[in-house]
Amino acid sequence: MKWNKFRIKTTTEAEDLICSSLMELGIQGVELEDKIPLTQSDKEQMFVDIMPEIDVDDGVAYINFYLEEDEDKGAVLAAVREELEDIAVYANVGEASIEESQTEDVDWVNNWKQYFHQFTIDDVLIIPSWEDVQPEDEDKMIIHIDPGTAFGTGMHETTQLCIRQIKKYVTPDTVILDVGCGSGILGMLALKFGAKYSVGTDLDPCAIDATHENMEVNGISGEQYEVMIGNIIDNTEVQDKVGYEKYDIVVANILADVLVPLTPVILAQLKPGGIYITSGIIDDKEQTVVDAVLKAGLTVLEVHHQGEWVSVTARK
Ligand SMILES: C[S@@+](CC[C@H](N)C(=O)[O-])C[C@H]1O[C@@H](n2cnc3c(N)ncnc32)[C@H](O)[C@@H]1O
Repeated sequence: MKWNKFRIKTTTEAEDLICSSLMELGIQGVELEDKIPLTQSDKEQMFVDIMPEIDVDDGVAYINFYLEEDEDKGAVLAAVREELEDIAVYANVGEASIEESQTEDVDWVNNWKQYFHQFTIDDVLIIPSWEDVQPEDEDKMIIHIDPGTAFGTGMHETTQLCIRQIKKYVTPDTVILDVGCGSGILGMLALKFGAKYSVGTDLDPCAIDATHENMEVNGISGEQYEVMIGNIIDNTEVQDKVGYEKYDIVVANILADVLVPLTPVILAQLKPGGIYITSGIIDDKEQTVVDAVLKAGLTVLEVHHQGEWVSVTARK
C-alpha cells in the first residue's frame, strides 16, 4: 500500500502546538525534524551517547504526517490549514506551507530483521527466532532471540562485554539482577550458564513482553525469573520489589549517565561481596563510571574494552 506524505514547514516555536492539533484531528504518528539537540532524558531513553553533528538551530521545523491512499486528503488538508490559521493568531507558524509526496508502505517494525542473522559469542550461538540451527552448531549453547522492539539482539558490543563477564562470575547459587533487561538476553544467558534466579527491570514496556517471549522460547520456566517495569533509580516501590542485599550479580548495560545515579542504588541491592557488571559506557566516559563505582565504595576488579565501548566490573 502507498501512503500520502505531508510535510509542514513551520517554526520550532509552533511545532508542539501543531502536533497536538494534528492529534486532535485524529492524525497519529507525526514525525518532527528540527535542529534542537536531544535532552538528557531523550538520550537516556534512546540509548544515544554520541550525538550526530547538527547545524545551529535556525528556528525552522518540519512536521511530517501520513494518510492512507484512500483517505479523503482534501478534507483532512482543509482541516489542517484551518488549524494552522488559528494557531497563527497567537504563535509564529512561519511559512506553514504543506508539501505533498507519496511513500511506499514499509514494515518499519520488522524491516531490521533482514540485518539480524545468527552469530556466535565465544561458544554461544545466538539465533533469531526465524532462522534454523545448522547441524554443525548443535553442540553449542543455543539462544533463540527475537527482541521485538526492545533492545538486545546480542550483536551490540556492550551486550557481548556483559555476556563474557556474567559467564565468568555466575555460579549455581547466583541470583542476578538485570537492570535495563531489554530483550531479556542477559538474565536468560545467566540462567543458561547455571544461575539460580534472574530479576529484570526496564523502563520500556516492550521489554516485559520481549523478555517473557524469549525466556519461553528458550525453555526457561516462569519460576526461574521475574521481570518488572519501572525506574529503579528513583522509584522506591521498584527498589523494594527488587529487594535489598539479595543479588550475587547486578548487571546494567545502560549509558554512563544512567550508571552514575544507578550505582549507589545498586549498592543496596547487592549482597556483600556481590559483583556489579556495568557496560554501555562510551570510552571517553570510562573514568566517570569508575569514579562513580569507587565513590559508592565498590572495588573495581576489571575494565574491558570492545570497539569504542567499555565494561567495568566491581565487587561490593
Ligand atoms: C542498551 S539496552 C540493554 C538491553 C540488554 N540488557 C542488553 O544488554 O542487550 C538498555 C536498556 O536499559 C533500559 N533503561 C534505561 N534506563 C533505565 C533505568 N533507569 N531503569 C531500567 N531500565 C532502563 C532501556 O529501556 C533499554 O532497554
